[in-house]
Amino acid sequence: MTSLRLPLLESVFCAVSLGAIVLDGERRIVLWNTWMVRHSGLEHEQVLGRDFFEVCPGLRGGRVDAAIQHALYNNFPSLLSQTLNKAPFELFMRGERVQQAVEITPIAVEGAPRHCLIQVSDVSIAVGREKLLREQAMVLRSQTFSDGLTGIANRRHFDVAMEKEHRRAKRSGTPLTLLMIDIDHFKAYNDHYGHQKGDQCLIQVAAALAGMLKRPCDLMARYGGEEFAMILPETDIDQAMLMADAIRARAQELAIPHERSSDASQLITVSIGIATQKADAVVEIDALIGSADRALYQAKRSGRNRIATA
Ligand SMILES: Nc1nc2c(ncn2[C@@H]2O[C@H](COP(=O)(O)OP(=O)(O)OP(=O)(O)O)[C@@H](O)[C@H]2O)c(=O)[nH]1
Repeated sequence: MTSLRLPLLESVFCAVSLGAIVLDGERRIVLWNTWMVRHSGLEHEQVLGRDFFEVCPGLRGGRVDAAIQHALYNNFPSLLSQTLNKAPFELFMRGERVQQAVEITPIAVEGAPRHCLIQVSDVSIAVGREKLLREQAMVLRSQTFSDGLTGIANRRHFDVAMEKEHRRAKRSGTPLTLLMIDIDHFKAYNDHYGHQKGDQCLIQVAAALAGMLKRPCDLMARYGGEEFAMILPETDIDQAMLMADAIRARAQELAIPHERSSDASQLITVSIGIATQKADAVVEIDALIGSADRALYQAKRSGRNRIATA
């Protein structure tokens, strides 16, 4: 029975679908199972009896090395986290490197120095699933913060960014500008050209104006229907006027025909309201938005295609 048991154990050892290696006290390879042969390309006779680090030189001095020492000399088991040690062994499956979880366990051997067992499990599927979940989470996050029609930041994103920039301006004692930008006579545009053309117009204007922003802290958001909001941190009123002027010109440059516009050019135009919080006079966010809104209303009342300040 005992004589049968050893070959049986060896067959089991070779049949398991994970990598199994046994090292003796001198770190020589005593066992190297079939799974390891299959995925490393190294046959039993190429590895048995050889120093482990001659066979796997890339592992010398790393975490696997330290874990082997712990097992052999301190009788201490280790589980190498797959996040920190993505794929220490050079193992491949269908041309792809196998993602691995590695466990190193000390083994007491009667009449001989302690051995250790290295188990390598394939966690590629779990890693792939995790990657997919992370990517999906990123897509969902970006959808939560972007406007479905124009692809620029949505109102929720605007609210979050506004809070952040308002806090930053207060902390750093820098000015903060908010522009409210509204397409002129857009109801007439929709009525004349149809809702689909209206959508295209919104997409075109949003892309052109958002493309004018150069700094990562600047944000252009769709605030509502045909109204956009631009947050410009560290921007004083003079710089804000220059920006607003460039935006007004850019909208006209798009040369989107608008026959029903009362403007002489009969092109799509925008009106802009500016509110700037001075470095030394912090106001509440609602008050800043209210000021920009009132300025926008003023720009509309005084003829549209123009800029007004709060
Ligand atoms: N096509 C399209 N139209 C939209 C969308 N959101 C809002 N609108 C339209 O935008 C128009 C806004 O009209 P008003 O608020 O009356 O303003 P206006 O006609 O632009 O007039 P002024 O702002 O005073 O120049 C409405 O007709 C809305 O239906 C959208 O996503 N797509």
